[in-house]
Amino acid sequence: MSMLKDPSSKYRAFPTIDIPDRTWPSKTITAAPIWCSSDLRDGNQSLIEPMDAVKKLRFWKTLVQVGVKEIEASFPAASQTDFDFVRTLIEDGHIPDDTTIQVLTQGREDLIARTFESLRGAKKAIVHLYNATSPSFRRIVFNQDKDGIKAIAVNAAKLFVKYAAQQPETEWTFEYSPETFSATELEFAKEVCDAVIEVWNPTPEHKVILNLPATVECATPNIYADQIEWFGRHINRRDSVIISLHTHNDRGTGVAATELGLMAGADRVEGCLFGNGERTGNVDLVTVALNLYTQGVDPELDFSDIDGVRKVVEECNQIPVHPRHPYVGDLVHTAFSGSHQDAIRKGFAQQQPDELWEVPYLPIDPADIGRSYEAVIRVNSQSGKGGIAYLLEQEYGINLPRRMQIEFSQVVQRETDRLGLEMTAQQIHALLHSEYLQANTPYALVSHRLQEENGHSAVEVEVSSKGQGETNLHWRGKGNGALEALVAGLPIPVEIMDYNEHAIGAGTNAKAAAYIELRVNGERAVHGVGIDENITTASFKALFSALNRSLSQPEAKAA
Ligand SMILES: CC(=O)SCCNC(=O)CCNC(=O)[C@H](O)C(C)(C)COP(=O)(O)OP(=O)(O)OC[C@H]1O[C@@H](n2cnc3c(N)ncnc32)[C@H](O)[C@@H]1OP(=O)(O)O
Ligand SMILES: CC(C)C(=O)C(=O)O
Repeated sequence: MSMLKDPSSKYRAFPTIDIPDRTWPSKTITAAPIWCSSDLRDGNQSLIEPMDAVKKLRFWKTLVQVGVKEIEASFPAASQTDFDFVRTLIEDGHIPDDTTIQVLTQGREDLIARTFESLRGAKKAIVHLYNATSPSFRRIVFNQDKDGIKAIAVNAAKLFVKYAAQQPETEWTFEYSPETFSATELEFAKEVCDAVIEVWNPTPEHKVILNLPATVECATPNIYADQIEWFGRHINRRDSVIISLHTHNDRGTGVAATELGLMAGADRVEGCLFGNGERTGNVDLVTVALNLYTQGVDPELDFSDIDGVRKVVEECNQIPVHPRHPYVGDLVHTAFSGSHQDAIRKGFAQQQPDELWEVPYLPIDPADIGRSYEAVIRVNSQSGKGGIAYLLEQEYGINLPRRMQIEFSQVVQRETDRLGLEMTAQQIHALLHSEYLQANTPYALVSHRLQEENGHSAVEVEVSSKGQGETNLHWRGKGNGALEALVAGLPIPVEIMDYNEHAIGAGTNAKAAAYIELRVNGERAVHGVGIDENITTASFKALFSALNRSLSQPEAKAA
């Protein structure tokens, strides 16, 4: 418990950046950035149990499959596992020609030497140097002034040149991160970066990467965007520099900061799949990529089997992806609430395959990321008729008429309230059966005979009555059509309010479904359903279903 009256007085607002002619707010992102996955380094270092070699290789292969072309594979000087993993990738030929391995090191010579050693024999590699530059890190961690911090970077940069020269068979790219960039005075960040690139001497043909981390996210994303725009305008040799973003999610705005940073002119994004990483995680590369996709920009990463990617990531990280995680969470292509279900069902019905995606509540077509429509709609006590109707239609070919949807949704609602659980399509179908298709008391239809002549029908039905013991009754009636004849033969006054029928399936397995809305004894109209190979039988069953349901309801008068 804080001793301060107002604990918020421990903190202060992040200062704004003086850049009144900022251009990023009116920019849009029109092309995919260079992607770099830091899962096997930043992600891995944050795990309770870091990945072993088998998991790392599985993860690496997944990243390659997804199409990430720059992959930070390890911090080779940190551990034998990390060092050996780099060796395995190189010696066993796991690095495709279009993919570049990246590794990270501090600016200490022993670590740099070991880092270059790990890369011996690589065709090409990115070696990534970092040291923190912000005032608090200068004071707390390094106990150095600005010159001391710059000297760490410059000396290490020189060592990079020296060790790289000893392995000329490799095509080297150098990357420098002023760690804690977003908390560093912009002029000083530029000063250190300018000094580093002075040593590395990049050209437009052979650029260096300057990676500008929000190591700890400490301001709103617009501030980060201002910092990136300012940096891009002021850094020396901009045409020889790739500006890279590396955001974390401490304030929950890593994706926003990255997107605004791209609008502010950055070329490259480092992050982790589904946002793994220290504390609240690195920026989620998948979300940034699929956000581009939903804006009509090809992200150049393949998430067409997003669940397959998630499985690998979850098993390697041993951290589950949250069910509400953008795009990939178990629940994100699911609608429980009634009005959402209704809108989604209508959207699917109207969506044309080659037209712009417009299904309400679904920012992306689930099929584009390997998800199926069946999982889209789920039913619980918040659900309405739309979702129920959709599931019956998709799973069982049962197309409930609109008014019956309303009635049946109340039946489902009672059941979900009773269970307190979600209902599957199978359970809903079983409920439809027990409520409508097994509604055979007090009168069960045993058989019927139908004669039709000149548009006139004569019907005789045999009915088993459970009213006073089990007796078999015979009812006869005539009318213009089978149903009218049956109604005429009933000893109870009924009125058909609505009737619908359709086929379920096709060919020899096809069945007929009939739906009737019936008013019995002048009471409230209720629905009945009949399903049979024969359409007349289906319609008779539907009528008996409605009759029995009406007579079984407390307010209905006995016949
Ligand atoms: C934001 C990030 O994610 S940065 C990456 C962080 N990742 C990791 O640290 C994971 C791997 N790291 C490790 O396993 C270890 O830190 C090692 C093996 C690299 C080094 O371990 P150690 O030698 O015990 O040193 P440690 O990391 O504690 O650093 C302590 C010293 O390095 C200095 N140092 C820290 N960072 C840097 C740097 N980037 N460049 C140069 N020196 C540095 C510190 O000032 C400190 O110096 P001091 O001992 O004189 O006070
Ligand atoms: C090493 C740097 C890029 C880092 O991981 C960070 O600042 O978060």
